[in-house]
Amino acid sequence: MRVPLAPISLIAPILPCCGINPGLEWHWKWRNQVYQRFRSESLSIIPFLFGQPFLYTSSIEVANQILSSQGTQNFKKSAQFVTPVAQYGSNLFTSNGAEWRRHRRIMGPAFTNDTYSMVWDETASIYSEMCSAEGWDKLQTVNIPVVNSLTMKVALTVLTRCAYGQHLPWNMSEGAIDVHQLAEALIIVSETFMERIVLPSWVFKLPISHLRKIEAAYDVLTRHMDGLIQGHRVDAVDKPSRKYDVFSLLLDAREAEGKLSMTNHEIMGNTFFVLWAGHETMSHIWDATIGLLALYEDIQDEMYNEIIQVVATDERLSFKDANKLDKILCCFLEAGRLFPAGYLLMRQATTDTVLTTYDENGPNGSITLETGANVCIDMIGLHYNPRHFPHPEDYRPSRWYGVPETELSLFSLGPRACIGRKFALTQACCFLTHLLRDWKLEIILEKEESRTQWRSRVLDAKVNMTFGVGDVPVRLVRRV
Ligand code: HEM
Repeated sequence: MRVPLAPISLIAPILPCCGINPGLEWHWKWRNQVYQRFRSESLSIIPFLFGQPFLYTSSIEVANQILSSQGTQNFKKSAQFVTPVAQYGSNLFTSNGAEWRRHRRIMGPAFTNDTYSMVWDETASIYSEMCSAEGWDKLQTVNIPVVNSLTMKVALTVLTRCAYGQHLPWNMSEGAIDVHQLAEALIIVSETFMERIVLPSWVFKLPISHLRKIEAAYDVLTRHMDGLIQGHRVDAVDKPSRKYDVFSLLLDAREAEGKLSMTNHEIMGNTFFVLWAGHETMSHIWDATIGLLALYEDIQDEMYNEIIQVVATDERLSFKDANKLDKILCCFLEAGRLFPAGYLLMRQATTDTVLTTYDENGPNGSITLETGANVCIDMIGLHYNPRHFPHPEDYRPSRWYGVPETELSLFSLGPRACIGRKFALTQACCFLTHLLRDWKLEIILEKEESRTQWRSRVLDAKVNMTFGVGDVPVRLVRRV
């Protein structure tokens, strides 16, 4: 494809997606035609005015060659393309080679079964806090105009409790930190990464409301992260036993020396990245899952039956039940396939490399990349590739029955796959199980709207730094 502006550049994404400017939206808008049009599962987009060429692939075999252990030696994350998420400091996501191994070694021990058990318990407790604080306990039917603001709050509260050891209450009037304000700040920061990088810092002090809003969001976030560090110092004296959440390990690394040490800048970088990536991805996929289950009642009924076979309606659900609730998890994975939150995996060749391409009959050719060439795994293209996922537009959780955790493409593959995968799956399973056991989910239709029209209207995606559905309106009807 030859275009004036590279899709991954400063200007193209803010202009509308059209034939001469794919922007970032082409991944979503052209998902069912672009690779077919070029008769290839990998295509290059070459800009002739501005930006850099990229090779995009929707093939899982090509993705595997880039993401495997061998691939990670031939491909790195280019500093230029990870700058937006390195503003607070370099971190696990932005680093390469020995630096990446050091970050992973420091943070890895926080992702254990004990943590996942805590994630389950905290998610269950946040669910019940939410039901009573929102007044649902006394209601038979609840209309939720925008489920997204609730899922965002659930994800952020679980994350702060389990990764940062900070007990944020659901009801913000009880706590010193306003969860809602923090969530808003994270959204603004995430949507304005580019402005922050391109414009000089004094510009944000000008009396222009949009710029002041960005400055205020950065300020809230910086104060929150400073507060975490200060609070942790006090807590470390009061509760020396609490040691193994991500944040405690990061702060321990500040005191350590050699291979297990981290600078203040890196601690801020990791604190920010986990806070941002760990809640936004979750909440986007919950929104899609809730919308899809409300839409497809037969699938929802199947899930409800699975739940009540595992645990009676009035019994407490425990972490031990998680591995008996496979189908629920598959509903989340399938929603994540249709709306993969981390939708661009960008890499740069560190050496001349040949990638083998495939079709339904096996290897069918090769692509030669020179050192410095940019590649991007198009996670939307890959998850809508009919060779990998027949009838890709259909919502079919059963595709994921029995697929091993290491093959869940949603979280990327190989050594750099998501470190928070099990953390995410545990809270997804716990939250959805509680919700579906207590409530039947229904869509809220507009006047004379069909279910198909509802899907096109509501389950359309927004493309930004992450990717997810827009506002999802649903109704909860009490089951028992
Ligand atoms: C459903 C939710 C999630 C999805 C879909 C998701 C997806 C991903 C993907 C695709 C990557 C690889 C990116 C790349 O290589 O370019 C990644 C990396 C990462 N994720 Fe997640 N993630 C989720 C939840 C979480 C959570 C809950 C946490 C933290 C508690 C987390 C922390 C990270 C970190 C730190 C990395 C960088 C890992 C590395 O480079 O070694 N993620 N995630």
